[in-house]
Amino acid sequence: MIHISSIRCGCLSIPELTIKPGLVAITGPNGSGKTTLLEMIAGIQIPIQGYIWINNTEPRKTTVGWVGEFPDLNMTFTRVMDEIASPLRFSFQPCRVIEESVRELARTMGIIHLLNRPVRSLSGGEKVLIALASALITNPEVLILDETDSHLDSFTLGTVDIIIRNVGVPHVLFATHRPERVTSADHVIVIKQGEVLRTGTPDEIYQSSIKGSKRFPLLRTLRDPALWRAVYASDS
Ligand SMILES: Nc1ncnc2c1ncn2[C@@H]1O[C@H](COP(=O)(O)OP(=O)(O)OP(=O)(O)O)[C@@H](O)[C@H]1O
Repeated sequence: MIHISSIRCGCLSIPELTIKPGLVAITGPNGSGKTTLLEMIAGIQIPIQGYIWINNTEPRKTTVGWVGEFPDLNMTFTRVMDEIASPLRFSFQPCRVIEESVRELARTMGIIHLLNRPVRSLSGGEKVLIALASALITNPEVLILDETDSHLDSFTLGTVDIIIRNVGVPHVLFATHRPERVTSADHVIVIKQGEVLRTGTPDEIYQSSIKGSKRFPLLRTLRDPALWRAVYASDS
């Protein structure tokens, strides 16, 4: 469980928020504070006020995997094998253990054929899978995908979804602008102008959006981008 209490950090202000384990979509207009929230949960930013606990532990004492919008910008090594292995190498684990761990994860993710390839020769989608593998190799408690889906086709996205559902990371948080991604989550957090506008399952957010409202009479599906535009535009 992730507990957030009385947080202030940059534009963001959150009095109280509990995030249950599962797949959690964080959505909202540009500049609303999604990345700021994720960076605080990852321990990259420290709030100027309030606290965050991840299973009763501070974020910086928790293992967090992070994949950003342009993951190849953070890739350091020439060979895919070395890129995925790097988090374990930096924690000084034995070479044999590292190699076995990388191969096992690569097999699970269906990317074993890429291990000896130069990183620069990979497609954008393949680079995302390698960044995801680097994030997963440490068995994180929390996996964060910050608009990682922005440039992926639906096939690669489907692969990413299957992987993250199968690897069993307790908390997966992803920031997204894509309605079909929001609806695939267990829970949704809608942020607007630095505040949490709504939380709930996709269906709860849909129901509360259409309930008693004449503004949504034609919206019949959670996947309708117009619904999410209207949610972003609403004040409550
Ligand atoms: N290091 C920083 N210094 C000053 N302001 C910042 C910093 N980082 C973010 N901000 C501001 O905080 C606000 C929220 O930014 P954030 O990146 O969290 O939004 P976002 O919801 O992730 O946006 P987007 O969907 O465009 O990626 C923005 O107005 C941004 O300019």
